[in-house]
Amino acid sequence: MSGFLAVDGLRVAYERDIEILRGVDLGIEAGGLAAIIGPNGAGKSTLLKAVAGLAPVVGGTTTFLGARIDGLSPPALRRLGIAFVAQEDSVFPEMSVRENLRLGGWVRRKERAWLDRRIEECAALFPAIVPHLDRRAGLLSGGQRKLVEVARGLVAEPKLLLLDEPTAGLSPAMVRELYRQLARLKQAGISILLVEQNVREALEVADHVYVLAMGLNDVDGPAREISRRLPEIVQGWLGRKMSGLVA
Ligand SMILES: Nc1ncnc2c1ncn2[C@@H]1O[C@H](COP(=O)(O)OP(=O)(O)OP(=O)(O)O)[C@@H](O)[C@H]1O
Repeated sequence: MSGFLAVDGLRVAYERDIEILRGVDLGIEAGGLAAIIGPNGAGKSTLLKAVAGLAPVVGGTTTFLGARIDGLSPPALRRLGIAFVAQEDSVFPEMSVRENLRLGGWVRRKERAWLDRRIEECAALFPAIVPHLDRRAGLLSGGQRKLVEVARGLVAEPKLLLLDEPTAGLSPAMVRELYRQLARLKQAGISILLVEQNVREALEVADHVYVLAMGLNDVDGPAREISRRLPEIVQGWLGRKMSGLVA
């Protein structure tokens, strides 16, 4: 497995004796972009949350840059350079967009001049939010708020960005804007692990794709290969659904 991020045999249970992830493996190289796809309820969000320190891990190991990180708190993970953008709307509506972005740089809050500059830089990645920097975030559309959340995740200069269904609810134009930026971030050396329902878009931007089903690895491989095999893979999900194995 990779020396950058390696997940081995990960098991998660929200309730005793009910394992949602039942031994999942995943690796991502420095500067890589990996996508996790799979049917509803497969455990995709749970996998991302577990890496972000937000799900109850009951087994397996996760290493980041060679050190064990399973069991670390979300703030400790942020300090190591792991940013997580949740699927749920997490913008503070009463605060301005700028203040929301400032929260993303909390770990470096004492470097005021740097942080002011960094906020402008991250906002500039998403031109749709620049005119709104000093408006209340609650006044923005759902799509604009999602871009604010991604920008906020980038403020502290993470090494690894975890994105949970970032395109859910976005207009086609915003999906394109987001994916254009993800491709640029990848070129700039940021590693990205994302969960996507928007399978076609994910396959275009990812270099490696993990397919999860029922809390286990189904298949994984280079995006081009998964793209070619997609009809057969989806057929497999449908087959399991028909036989009552998938929710
Ligand atoms: N906090 C929680 N407590 C208990 N069960 C949970 C919790 N979060 C998720 N689950 C359950 O874990 C399973 C996997 O959920 P998860 O959200 O990880 O799947 P997913 O593959 O991301 O699905 P979707 O594509 O529908 O978002 C589901 O059966 C879900 O009901």
